Amino acid sequence: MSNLKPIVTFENIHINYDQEEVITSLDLTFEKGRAYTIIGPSGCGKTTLLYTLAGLNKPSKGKIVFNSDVTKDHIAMVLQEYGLFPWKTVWENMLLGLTIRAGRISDDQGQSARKLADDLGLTPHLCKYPHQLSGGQKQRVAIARAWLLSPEILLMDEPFSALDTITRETLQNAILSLNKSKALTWITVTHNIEEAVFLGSEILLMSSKGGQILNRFANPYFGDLSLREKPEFYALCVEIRKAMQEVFNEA
Ligand SMILES: Nc1ncnc2c1ncn2[C@@H]1O[C@H](COP(=O)(O)OP(=O)(O)OP(=O)(O)O)[C@@H](O)[C@H]1O
Repeated sequence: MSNLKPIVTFENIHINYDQEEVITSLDLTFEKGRAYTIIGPSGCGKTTLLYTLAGLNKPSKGKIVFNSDVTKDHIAMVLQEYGLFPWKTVWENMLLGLTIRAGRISDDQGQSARKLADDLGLTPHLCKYPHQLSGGQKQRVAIARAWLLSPEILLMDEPFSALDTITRETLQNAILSLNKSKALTWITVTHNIEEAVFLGSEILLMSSKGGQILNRFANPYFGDLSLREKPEFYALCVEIRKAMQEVFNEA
């Protein structure tokens, strides 16, 4: 039994698009400080779940209950398409969330932003515009922007899907290291089983219909940067792949 506190709970959530009910009566609790990854067949409702948590989708029924010291303002999201403004530099894009929130940034925030840019390898690119960046660099700017808001909950939708394996793994390592400095709750949607295992202390497998959580896999090795080279990593990936195969077979 976990002794972590719930940070947000879905209670009997139903979500419709037009006439179609994508999520039916979902009860789900996310605990503070955990890293969740969500996997499942294409179209099963992963993004819908994330958007609903961010307040971008309204449930047709049920409610979302936040822990008393958390509100929607404590949630930051990294979007699939990065969401960068093309007319702003990397530095300005990084600071955008903070600037919108407070009008200006403090010296401390400026310093943290420079340190973060360094950690994410963005320092040489700060004066560039998004069209001058690679996909991986854009993704890092989007992550930095979300991170600088000091969210309690960080949502990431397919954050590294467009990247080659090595760039993806470098960024996964960077974000895992960042998380060690501040244990926030993060929820990542991914299609990639290896990514789900590397980035999740708990991996949630969604059903192909109805948006239910069919399986929850605990990852006791979470946080180990050398995990990819270990047999335990491979074994957990195989276990999840088998469970996913069953979901596909039933669809
Ligand atoms: N704005 C919308 N209007 C109507 N239907 C939608 C809308 N957004 C999503 N859907 C439908 O809801 C279902 C779930 O979509 P969602 O994007 O949440 O799935 P997903 O699991 O994230 O898919 P993928 O893995 O392919 O990104 C799909 O059948 C999709 O077609």
